[in-house]
Amino acid sequence: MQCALYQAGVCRSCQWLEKAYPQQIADKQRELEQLLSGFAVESWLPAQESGQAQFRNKAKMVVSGSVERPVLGILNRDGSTADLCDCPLYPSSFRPVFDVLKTFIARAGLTPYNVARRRGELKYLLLTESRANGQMMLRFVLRSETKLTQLRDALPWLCERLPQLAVISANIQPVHMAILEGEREIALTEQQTLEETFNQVPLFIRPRSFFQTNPGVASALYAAARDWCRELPLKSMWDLFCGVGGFGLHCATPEMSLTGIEISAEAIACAQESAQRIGLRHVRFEALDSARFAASEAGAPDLVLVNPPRRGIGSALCADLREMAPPYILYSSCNAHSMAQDIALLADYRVARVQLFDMFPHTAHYEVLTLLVRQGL
Ligand SMILES: C[S@@+](CC[C@H](N)C(=O)[O-])C[C@H]1O[C@@H](n2cnc3c(N)ncnc32)[C@H](O)[C@@H]1O
Ligand code: SF4
Repeated sequence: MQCALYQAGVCRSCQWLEKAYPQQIADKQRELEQLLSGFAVESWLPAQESGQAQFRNKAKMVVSGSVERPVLGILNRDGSTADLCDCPLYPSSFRPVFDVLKTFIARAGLTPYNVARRRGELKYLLLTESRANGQMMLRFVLRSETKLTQLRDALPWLCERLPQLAVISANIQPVHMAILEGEREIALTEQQTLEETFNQVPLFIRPRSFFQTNPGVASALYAAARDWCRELPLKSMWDLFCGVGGFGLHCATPEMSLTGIEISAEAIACAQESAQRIGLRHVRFEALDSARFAASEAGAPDLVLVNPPRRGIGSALCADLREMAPPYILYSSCNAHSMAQDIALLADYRVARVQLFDMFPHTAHYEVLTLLVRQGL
């Protein structure tokens, strides 16, 4: 893929951009095979490739420059900034939205936050698009509530020009840099949920819930998990680190019982909405810590699906899973290093099937789905 911003040295975020795409896949596959070389993997499925451009559904733009001429893009370590509105990873529908937003920032007087001087109000713009219906969610990350009235007063102008902005909110992030968003989210539109559909399964996105950023590959990942589950004799499953419920909602049949556990209450609300829409009856989604939940449960389901953050599931949850001994564990990971460490702790399981999903093209990162089966089954 060609990126003029990369070639001009403006953005180097995609470290593997100069590597041909088939080579990227081969290198990721080789690393994954090396990381799992200590286990007897029974079946390797071919890697699921991604579209090479326009595959993202989300932009996280640092806002810099001046109120009259805002820059939407990145802030480099040396303090310089770069406009990334033409980043080829975004769908073509994003560029016209960025253009209107630049004018809006000036009209509403939302002074970009200046990191060096610690002054200004607007830190980031977060834009997410539903591939199913083209609706978008826009979040303004502000240093404080100082400009909130100005923002509200100017919004009708924005909504008239960009009716696709179905969900708008302001996030208050008073901390200097470091973290992207704060605890306080202020709704600016009545609608606060974006509807997405993967493989005919309705999914919902709210401002503070995690959602996969590569919808094409995420759909393929959920579909693979569903297909693998259909081959197994399952009556019950847990979906740990479930986010908005994508895995569990794909894998559970109406007859099965599904328990989804996730730390974010916003994401759990999305998962509950989906379950209701689909008409699943034996479902429980709860906002809890996954390890604490597992430690407090007496019995294990037929299958435990885990999809943790980069750190993996950790030794405490591994120890609990080992003790509970569910027949099957389906592990979806965005960090094969931590997944390999966790699998080493799950010594009573054999590695039945592994597949790489190229969720993050042009970088060294990837997702991997692994089916573990209890020894003796
Ligand atoms: C990689 S995301 C996966 C989300 C979801 N499975 C999906 O497919 O979109 C990891 C999720 O784990 C959640 N999480 C982080 N720490 C957690 C914890 N201790 N207990 C439960 N969920 C946690 C995050 O909020 C995030 O939604
Ligand atoms: S993030 Fe976008 S602009 Fe930056 S190198 Fe990658 S494709 Fe180019």
